[in-house]
Amino acid sequence: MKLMWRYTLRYKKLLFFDFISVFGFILIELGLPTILAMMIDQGISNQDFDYIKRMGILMVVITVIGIIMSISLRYFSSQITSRMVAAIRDDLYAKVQTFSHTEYESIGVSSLITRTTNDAYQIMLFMQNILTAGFMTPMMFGMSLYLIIRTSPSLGIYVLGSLPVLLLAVILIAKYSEPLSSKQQKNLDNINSILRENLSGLRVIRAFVNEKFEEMRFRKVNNAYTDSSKSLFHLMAVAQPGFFFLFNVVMVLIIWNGTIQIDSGQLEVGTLIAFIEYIFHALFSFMMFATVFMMYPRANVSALRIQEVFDRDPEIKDNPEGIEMPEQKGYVEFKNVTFAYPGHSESPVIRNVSFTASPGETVAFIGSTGSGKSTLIQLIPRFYDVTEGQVLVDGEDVRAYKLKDLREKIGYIPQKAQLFTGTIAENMRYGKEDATPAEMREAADIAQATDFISQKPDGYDEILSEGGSNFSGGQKQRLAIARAVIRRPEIYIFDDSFSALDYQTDAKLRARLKKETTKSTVMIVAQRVGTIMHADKIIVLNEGDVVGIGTHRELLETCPIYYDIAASQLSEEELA
Ligand SMILES: Nc1ncnc2c1ncn2[C@@H]1O[C@H](COP(=O)(O)OP(=O)(O)OP(=O)(O)O)[C@@H](O)[C@H]1O
Repeated sequence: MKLMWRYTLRYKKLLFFDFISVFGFILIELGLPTILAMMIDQGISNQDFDYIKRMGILMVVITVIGIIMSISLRYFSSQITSRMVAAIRDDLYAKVQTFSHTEYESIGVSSLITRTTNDAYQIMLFMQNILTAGFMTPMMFGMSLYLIIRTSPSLGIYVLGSLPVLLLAVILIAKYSEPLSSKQQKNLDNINSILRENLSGLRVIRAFVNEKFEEMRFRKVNNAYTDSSKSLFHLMAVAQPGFFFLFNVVMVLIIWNGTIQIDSGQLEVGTLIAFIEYIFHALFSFMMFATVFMMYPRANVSALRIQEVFDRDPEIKDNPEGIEMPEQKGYVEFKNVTFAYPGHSESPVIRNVSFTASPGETVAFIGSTGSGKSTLIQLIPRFYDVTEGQVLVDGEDVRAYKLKDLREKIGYIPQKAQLFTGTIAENMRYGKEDATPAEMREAADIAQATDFISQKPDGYDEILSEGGSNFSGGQKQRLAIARAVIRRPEIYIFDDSFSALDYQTDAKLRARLKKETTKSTVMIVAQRVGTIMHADKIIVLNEGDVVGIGTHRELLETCPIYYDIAASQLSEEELA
């Protein structure tokens, strides 16, 4: 609730108008039956047509004002809630941007999407009700109750008697619906997660003819969601008719006793009509409030899920007081680095690794799959922080820099070329916002992308669909390389980024890169010995340990693991 009010109170002016509209609306709603009672008891009983006419006109005026008030109530409440939910989403997005891989992995990307979309929506729905019915109903109820007691205390007893029963029912329903709501949101997370996986892995599913299996998997989570929703609906389905039943019982008792009182001359007809109207407002506002109250557990679950994201402290913290960038440009040093993934401290995937890389140098990493190559290079842009030891860039610990400054030094090309919806040019400008067409052409040329770009009907304006699915794996890799090259970074990190290229393109690209990166430090992770054999320094990893450092020639003689990898890929002559 705190989160909801914190955001709602940002719009104090709108809230004030919302409040005024509520107040006006109630005055009018309760004013009409009072005037009607006066019209019947004084106008009709005394045959005073002038009085009846005046009261009639007053009722029309009041009704028109009532309509205006109810429209403005809707207007102000929807203004507040839509702005509020937009602000929550913006803040969630900004917060999620500060997360490191650890938070993404522990909360789950699908859950983050549900929290930003559906949970925020649940809050909007609830606040919309609070700002209309939630504000209005307690006031309407209080004022109706006052009018009820004032008009006829003996009949008012029935209303007062029914209240504890209603209150108990509302509390019980809210209590039972809270765990159901929490389950429902978690089930929605699961639906999103399966859906995401299925849609992005459509080709694999089809290739393995696993549509039926996936359908079952989806049906299972969908059914779980349906079951939790059904339980909630059942609860409400029992609650509403129950309330109506009680409501009608009270009404019958009042009309019954009211007619007896009219018969004995204790009550006038108009007063009973007004009285019934007050009771209708009192009980109806109570029921509306109960409905809003019953929505609270669900909104509260959503608010807690959102608050959990806001409260989450990212593992990788920026250093806003980060040091000035030193003069040196692109020196990288690992000093006794050990790293274990968060939650797996007992089994480090990098153990006591030390090496240096200097500008103009190409340092390559090779090793069997899972040996820790990608993990190791991800420590440089601080996607993760070391568990022990230090990673230094230009002589300073990477944790001493502002994250932005550190990452601006680096051109990172991930294992899976991640491109964005938009044109080729827009994707390349991701590396350098103000890149000129000449810079773009040059970067594409270095990345060996010019040929295929020029063959596209729209050239640099060719549109990439979601995830770049209308481009081949090798084309995507080259665009990802061009995106990094365009910023002319001090440190290049290629994480197995040549794997989808044919040997000829791979060789041409590396030759061009070598010429262009004479002042940069180039770090390459590769599976192919051919890709890295000309590197100045090759680091061989085996299950997180460095088992060899040297040039291709040196390692062939000194490192049996490297020799085995090379022997499995190169010819006799190349090995000799
Ligand atoms: N996010 C993660 N959480 C926990 N363990 C992880 C995570 N990512 C990787 N690992 C584990 O860390 C080890 C090293 O993985 P890494 O991706 O660095 O290997 P790699 O040498 O790059 O492999 P490949 O050549 O297959 O890409 C593996 O055992 C892997 O299972």
